[in-house]
Amino acid sequence: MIKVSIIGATGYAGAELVKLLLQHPKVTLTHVTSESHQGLALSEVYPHLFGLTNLILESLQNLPTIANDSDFIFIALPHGHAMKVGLALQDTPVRIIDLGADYRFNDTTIYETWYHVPHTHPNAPSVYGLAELNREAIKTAKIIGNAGCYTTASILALAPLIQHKLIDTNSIIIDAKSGTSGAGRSPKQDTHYPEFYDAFKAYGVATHRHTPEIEQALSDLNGAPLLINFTPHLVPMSRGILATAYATLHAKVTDDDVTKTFETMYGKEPFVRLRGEGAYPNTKYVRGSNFIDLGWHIDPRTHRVIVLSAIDNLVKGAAGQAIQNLNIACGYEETTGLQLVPMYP
Ligand SMILES: NC(=O)C1=CN([C@@H]2O[C@H](COP(=O)(O)OP(=O)(O)OC[C@H]3O[C@@H](n4cnc5c(N)ncnc54)[C@H](OP(=O)(O)O)[C@@H]3O)[C@@H](O)[C@H]2O)C=CC1
Ligand SMILES: CC(=O)N[C@@H](CCC(=O)OP(=O)(O)O)C(=O)O
Repeated sequence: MIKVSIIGATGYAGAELVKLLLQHPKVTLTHVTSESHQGLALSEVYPHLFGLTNLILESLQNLPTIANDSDFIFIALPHGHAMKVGLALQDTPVRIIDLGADYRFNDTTIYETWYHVPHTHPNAPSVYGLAELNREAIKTAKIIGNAGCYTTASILALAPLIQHKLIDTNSIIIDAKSGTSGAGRSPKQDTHYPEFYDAFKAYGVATHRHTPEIEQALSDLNGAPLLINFTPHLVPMSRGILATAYATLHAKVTDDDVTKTFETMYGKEPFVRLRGEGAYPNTKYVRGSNFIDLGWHIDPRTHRVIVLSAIDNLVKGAAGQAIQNLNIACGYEETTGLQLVPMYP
């Protein structure tokens, strides 16, 4: 058994981590933190956890004690805060999995440009936490920068096509739609019921902070920098992301070539479900699970490939992915604690 703690357990991502970690057979959850609810039982803040845990929310000021009592610390704070925790723990043996963006970038100046905050922990011993692409590095990393939600759906949709050089990398467009839990638990006008219910809108056009994260991962696979257009949308549902990625196929690339690249790259991946050519992944078929479902279509008129991917933003897009990374970092079977059948309907 290993001991793990969660910094920021009262957010949606933190609460999803609690739920999954309580069911993990090789983990004991030892500490959970919140600044605004310290001293309260976690189950008072989240009644769905009533009777399942007696943990009391502590302040982050207890970090030295928490670190002494943890092998791993998950951080589920808004961006800009995790790097303070990472710095404070740099000389301790505790390993960190950050669900936010602070440790996702190789070049912290890119983070500073898109997130508009100074990066106070450059050159950190961190790796990008997207298991399907970076498993070896995750095994021994001190800090794992868990991949983001839209980014996971987008990167995994396009990775095989880029790695196998089937598409024109100047032609990539990603259109993604998210449920409102992606915006976190704090009330905001955009996620206020009368604003989002029975409505559907784009936001962050050409400016969304997931753009450089997708570009970083796809450029690494491409072996040269590439740029994309990424447009997120808010959908009136609580969880789920559906991403639709478009790219022009190189001349002479066939349907079979496309299918083979997906099978070659993901054939043995436990959480990537290849629904196949012509399939329509749906957020409802992955809800509550760590799966990413992929389907692809080829338009013979435009010679474009259109890849559809569906994830649960709080599971494969956050807490499930973080536990997948924990399993890799601990040498456990990657599916430990994550054999989650999607909730349907
Ligand atoms: N929601 C999602 O789908 C996903 C979220 N993420 C990432 O996970 C992280 C958390 O997101 P999410 O759970 O949605 O956010 P929430 O807004 O739901 O929760 C934020 C958490 O951070 C704590 N917090 C807020 N401000 C501070 C502060 N100044 N100092 C210390 N603690 C603070 C809150 O604790 P309290 O107010 O109780 O003190 C709460 O526990 C973010 O970095 C986000 O980008 C990643 C992928 C998907
Ligand atoms: C619907 C919604 O608002 N989504 C958030 C992204 C989710 C998130 O928390 O971002 P990370 O995955 O980078 O951690 C947004 O657009 O900012």
